[in-house]
Amino acid sequence: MTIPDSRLPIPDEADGKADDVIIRIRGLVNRFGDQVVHDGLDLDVKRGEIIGVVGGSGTGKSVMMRSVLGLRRPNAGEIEVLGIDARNPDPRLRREIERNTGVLFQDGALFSSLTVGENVQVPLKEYHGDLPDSLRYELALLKVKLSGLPADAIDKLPSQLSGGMRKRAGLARALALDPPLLFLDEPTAGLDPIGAAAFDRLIRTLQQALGLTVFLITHDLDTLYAICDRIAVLADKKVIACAPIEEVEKLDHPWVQEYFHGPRARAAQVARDKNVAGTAHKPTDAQAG
Ligand SMILES: Nc1ncnc2c1ncn2[C@@H]1O[C@H](COP(=O)(O)OP(=O)(O)OP(=O)(O)O)[C@@H](O)[C@H]1O
Repeated sequence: MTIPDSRLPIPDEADGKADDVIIRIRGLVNRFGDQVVHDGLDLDVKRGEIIGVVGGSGTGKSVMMRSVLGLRRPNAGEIEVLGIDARNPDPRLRREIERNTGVLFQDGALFSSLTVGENVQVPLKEYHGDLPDSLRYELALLKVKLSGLPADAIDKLPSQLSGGMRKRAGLARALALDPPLLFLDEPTAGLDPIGAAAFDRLIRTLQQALGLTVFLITHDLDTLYAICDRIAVLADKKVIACAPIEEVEKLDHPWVQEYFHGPRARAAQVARDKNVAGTAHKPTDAQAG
């Protein structure tokens, strides 16, 4: 195989479709003491895509997500989310970003003493405190079902659910406010392969049905091959490529070569190819534990 040695373009400024960009990162710098995590990182996330963010451990995927969410103030650089400066300390702008973003953290981050329904209602109470309790409950139930959980899960505590169901409960809460932008941090980590594949299908189905833009951090090659429109690769303190997987896997970079051409990648490619070939038989119901 011939591997081109030129790096892929990162942002898509050339195409001129500025409105298509829902997250714009320019010149991001993040440092912890002497440790430089990001050094002039650029990335555009386009409206309506699922972007998979990959990179070796410690390359700064979570720090980038935290910077975009305004949970960490970067040392330098510009970040725009839905046209709003994410670093602006104005609480009204911060709320505007929060209201329009749903986040599923790796462990689900559910309140353990609240039922699933109460967890889903937390953002609803914060942003729609004037809604009658019964309507809030109905809205929570809708999100629970949308996330592929049975209706009776709404009254259960997180400890009464399987790992996969807890992820779905976290997803239901992330979707509570109908955000156009969804952040997922390692959504399939800890799930068995069948549960992980079902969760991937659920994300794809919801993204298409609700027109979501999904920013997804993952190490899961199956997820990358199955549902991501583009892959952003973090290495050398920057996004070294952001492109469809077929282009990224050709990149002449040691980490990319090892990651995308090892035995696990080959298995994921085979699974994806089988899936494409068998699309007619593919179940559309994303329900699973
Ligand atoms: N609050 C912090 N204080 C000091 N160092 C931090 C802090 N948060 C992150 N780091 C460091 O920044 C680097 C990037 O961390 P980050 O969690 O973003 O990596 P990652 O790419 O998400 O890794 P992984 O794939 O292992 O989850 C790591 O070296 C980490 O130790």
